[in-house]
Amino acid sequence: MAASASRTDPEPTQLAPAAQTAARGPAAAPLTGPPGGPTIRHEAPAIDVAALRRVFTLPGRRRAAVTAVDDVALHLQAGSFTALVGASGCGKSTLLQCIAGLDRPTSGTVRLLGTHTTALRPRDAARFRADHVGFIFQDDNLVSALSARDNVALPGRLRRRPLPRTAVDAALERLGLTGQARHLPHELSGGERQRVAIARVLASRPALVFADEPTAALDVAAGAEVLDWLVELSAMGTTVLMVTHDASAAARADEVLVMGAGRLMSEMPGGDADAVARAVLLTRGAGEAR
Ligand SMILES: Nc1ncnc2c1ncn2[C@@H]1O[C@H](COP(=O)(O)OP(=O)(O)OP(=O)(O)O)[C@@H](O)[C@H]1O
Repeated sequence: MAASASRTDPEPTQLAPAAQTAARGPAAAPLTGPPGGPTIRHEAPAIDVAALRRVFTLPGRRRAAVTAVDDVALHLQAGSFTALVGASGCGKSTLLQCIAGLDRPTSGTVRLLGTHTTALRPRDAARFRADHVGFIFQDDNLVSALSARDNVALPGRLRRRPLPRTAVDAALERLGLTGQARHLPHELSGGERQRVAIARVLASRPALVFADEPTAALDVAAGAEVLDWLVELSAMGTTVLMVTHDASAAARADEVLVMGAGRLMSEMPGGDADAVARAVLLTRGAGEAR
């Protein structure tokens, strides 16, 4: 795992405002790649972000601009599981979306697996995401017209390299979804839909997984199961970045980054939900993104 601080020291470390850098120590280069496909070794930081800013302007209201992400730098090693926490409106989802390539930052750079993704043309960025990135969101994870099995197989279609049927079936089985393989998303419970999203990641083995509030719509048991899988995915070499407002969920990560007013304010090891909750409270003075 890639945590730079000891698990026995749960107190947050204040980040120097000028640096705003969460650095991870070296981690063994994990092995990832589609089942049966070539093995890929990732030596560069899996996620490398520099001077990232995202300013939202409303048409005709330039004075009302909101700086949702303000000069963020971040270096996450392959195979790390990192949680991003902070008060509502502080910019967590915007940061995740900019890093994942679902939103375009106003300035700054993102390198994923050594590729300067913020410099890619939209078509190349979409191809990069199809090849290397998995998403697990609070909802809207699945294509509503596709069965659970076809949703799990979807990354192969997007990559134009179909996943082996055995890999799809094995992932469904591991998530306890064999009996629901032909169900459409609306025929599944919320927990089952999240498990399909996880089965999709398991079958396609992207190097990076971005999760935004993956447990928010679930009961405690189903949420704990999703977190167990995120821990397991990172143990298999997948780099996981998760946004959550839930201190207990964040504490399951190796490392917790605390955001306030668009900036990274502190970092701390996972493991202690109370310490995470206290660290978020300390950012309250910083308020929402400005
Ligand atoms: N498309 C948009 N247009 C204008 N402002 C936006 C847009 N998206 C987000 N914002 C603003 O950017 C700021 C950060 O929003 P963001 O959703 O990233 O926060 P968050 O920390 O994820 O919040 P929450 O925990 O409540 O989901 C907020 O002030 C929000 O109103």
